[in-house]
Amino acid sequence: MRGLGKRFGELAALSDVNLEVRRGEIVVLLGLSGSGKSTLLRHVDGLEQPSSGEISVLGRDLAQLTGRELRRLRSRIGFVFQQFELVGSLSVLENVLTGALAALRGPRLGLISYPRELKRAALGHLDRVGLLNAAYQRADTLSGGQQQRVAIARALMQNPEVLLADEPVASLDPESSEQVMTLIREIALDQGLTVLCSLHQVDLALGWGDRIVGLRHGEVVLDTPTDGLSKAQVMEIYGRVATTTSEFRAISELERQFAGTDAAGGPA
Ligand SMILES: Nc1ncnc2c1ncn2[C@@H]1O[C@H](COP(=O)(O)OP(=O)(O)OP(=O)(O)O)[C@@H](O)[C@H]1O
Repeated sequence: MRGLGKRFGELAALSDVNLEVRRGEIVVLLGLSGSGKSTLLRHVDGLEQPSSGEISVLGRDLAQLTGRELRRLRSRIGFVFQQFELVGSLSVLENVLTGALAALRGPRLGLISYPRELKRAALGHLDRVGLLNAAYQRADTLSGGQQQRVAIARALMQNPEVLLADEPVASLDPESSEQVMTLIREIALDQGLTVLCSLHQVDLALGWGDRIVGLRHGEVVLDTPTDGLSKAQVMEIYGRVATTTSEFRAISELERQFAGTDAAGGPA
């Protein structure tokens, strides 16, 4: 992205964003609600058009693509959402299969309408996310963490090269969050996926991403590898992405904790 800007009327949702993500990189977009994370991810998937600047994905300048070319490019990009976006009344397997719809012609009605090799692939992806046993269950009978794993399996049906995840664990409990984030990272490393994942929790971002890009009011205020970040730097990250009183309260609390354990500020 070069000089990427997006306005919604008077509001600048993104301002002069310059970002280059290398293939295979696992990047966290960190920022509070409203900082522009979703808007940025939607630009990468070609769902929004920039008000200014340029964006290229997988070597293609999005502004130059025809509708068909954009659809083809989007089929190489998987997207996982905060609310999973499954069809609750369908089976888990059928939800996963819908990930292949872009590659098929015409609508599909029921499991029987999908080619056998796709069903085999879908079952393979369900196995990968640890939910093979739930394949024929209705999606709305699963827990939140399980539903997000189904959504990941659905994204894998596209054989994506890029995986976008928009606050994938925001509605999950800490244990399920940990499982889902670990799974995304393992799959990304296995398959050499490039990942852009938005999060609002600094501690989760630090333990998970290779690199953190911090957004505040649509501007990049931080871009740093996570490797070897010190506690002092962690606190600085909080300071940069935080804007609300409750966030600053969280910072003071953490500072107190860190002061008790490591006043010199060793590795986090
Ligand atoms: N389609 C739209 N029309 C008008 N304003 C929008 C639109 N989409 C986003 N915005 C505004 O742009 C700003 C950035 O929103 P965005 O959803 O990208 O933030 P975010 O960091 O992803 O926050 P959240 O985690 O709450 O989704 C917000 O002020 C939001 O209200």
